[in-house]
Amino acid sequence: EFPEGDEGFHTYSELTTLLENAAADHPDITQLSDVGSSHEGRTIPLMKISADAAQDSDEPEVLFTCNQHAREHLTTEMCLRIVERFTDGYGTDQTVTDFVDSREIYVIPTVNPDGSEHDIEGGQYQGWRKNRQGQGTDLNRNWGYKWGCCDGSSGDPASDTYRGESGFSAPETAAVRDFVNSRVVGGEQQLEGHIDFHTYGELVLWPFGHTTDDVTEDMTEQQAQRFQDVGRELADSNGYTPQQSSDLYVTDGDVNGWMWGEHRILSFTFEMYPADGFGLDGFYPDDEDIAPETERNDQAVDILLREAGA
Ligand SMILES: CC(C)C[C@H](NS(N)(=O)=O)C(=O)O
Ligand SMILES: [Zn+2]
Repeated sequence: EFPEGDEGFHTYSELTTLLENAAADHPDITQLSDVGSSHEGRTIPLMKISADAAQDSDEPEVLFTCNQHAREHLTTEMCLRIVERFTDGYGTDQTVTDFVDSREIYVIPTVNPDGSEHDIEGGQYQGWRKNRQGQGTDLNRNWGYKWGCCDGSSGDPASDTYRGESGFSAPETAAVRDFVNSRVVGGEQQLEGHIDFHTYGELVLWPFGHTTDDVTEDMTEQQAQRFQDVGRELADSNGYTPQQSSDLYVTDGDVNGWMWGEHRILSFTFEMYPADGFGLDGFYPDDEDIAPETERNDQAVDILLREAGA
């Protein structure tokens, strides 16, 4: 359970119930399924939001992933905000209605349910980051693009940035990989945009993380320019700071690298509220901060949905 005073955050069972209720309340525009299970056997839910959700329409697709890192609970609330806004707002909010009618929106509110549940064990925050395999794998170092290439992760199982024993050795990253791979239809990846939500630091980050080069064998100058242009527009909308991921620090095996490197999906990381300088406390904002700090990204979500159709 969450500590007293932080009941506004959703536990795994509470988020599961919220998703089931949203699907029941909006059967035509939602499809609730899963991408697989975690190491400890928890289902990793996948919510699809789109008009005629049961059909695979020929519309641009977008993915939002949250809670790769266990203690970053505000990100789970960010994904639940997207679910609620695009279901409850359908038919009344014109922007929401237009996107639900013209896009296929996929939301994974927790990629790391085991870690997230461990972090709140006994109603005390554990400061936990990784999954619960052995001493834990840092899921955001376990993706199979440039895995362990560039001193952007650790090979020490005790480290908080332990990359795992191989790319996708964690069942959680493997499950999301399998879902994204399954969206290659007729040889073409249907997903065009992705945001992976993290806390904290109030940053908009784009690939690559494994190198400080803007241009690589997998990123042309024009593509790098587009990331910068869209990244800056996203950051203008929420007041975060835009930068290439490696400008923060070098990472390898991160999700953005794989989404772009493997599938050319316009993939960003958002580091949410608070800004910086709070140490471990920065991962545990008050639940009064949930509404303002998730709604703060509504416009950015719309920008990404727009870009997916560009
Ligand atoms: C996406 C990278 C560059 C930043 C991220 N920071 S976090 N959310 O772990 O503090 C991470 O280290 O995975
Ligand atoms: Zn994180």
